[in-house]
Amino acid sequence: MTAMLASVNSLAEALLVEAAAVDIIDLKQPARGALGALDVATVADIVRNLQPESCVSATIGDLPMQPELILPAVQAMAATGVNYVKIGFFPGGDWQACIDGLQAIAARGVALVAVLFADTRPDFAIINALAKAGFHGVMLDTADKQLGSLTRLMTLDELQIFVDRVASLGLMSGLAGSLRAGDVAHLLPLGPDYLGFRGALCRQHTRTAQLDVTQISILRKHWQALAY
Ligand SMILES: O=C[C@H](O)COP(=O)(O)O
Repeated sequence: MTAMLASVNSLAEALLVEAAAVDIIDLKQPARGALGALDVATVADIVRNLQPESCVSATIGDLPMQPELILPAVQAMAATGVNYVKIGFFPGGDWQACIDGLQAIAARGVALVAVLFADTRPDFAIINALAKAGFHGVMLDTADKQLGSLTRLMTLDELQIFVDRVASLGLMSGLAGSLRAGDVAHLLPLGPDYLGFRGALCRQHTRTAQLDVTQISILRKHWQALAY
């Protein structure tokens, strides 16, 4: 079963998607970038106000891949009590030094999810290094939201290779990136652990606008009709 992730930027939105029984409540501030972060205090407050059984992830922001920036941000976000901390692997910086530092954090029981960006054409060989470092999951998203859906940036064959490689290493796989209802039928057969959405759930499909409960139910109904 593929789960549904919805990105939200406030307690009100988080409660809305919790009530809609979305599987993963992803805390981020889209106005601050592809993986824009909410303040740690806001995240902690949202976590405190959700049901303990709700599954919550949070991003650390669009940070350069420098261990001195990434590691403290991950530690601070992990301390809020979220289930998963998502780290965007943007081009440049020192990926290996970050992965080495994150390995120690993962060893302390923090579930880390690496986010690779399809529009930056990441080398999927990095997935092996992430598995070795104890990451919990890897997802593909898009950095430049003007470029359209993930399915326009990678072929379904490429996405299948990604999902299969992540699964073969025992990690959780996720797909996102300006996904719309019409993408769901193409992506579910690939067998990802979850599909992630923000823009599709907002008014006028604008990811920085407010979440719209009607859009959530439209997407849900479409998904259910596919019987996956
Ligand atoms: O983690 C998922 C993202 O928030 C997806 O956002 P998007 O659908 O606006 O690209």
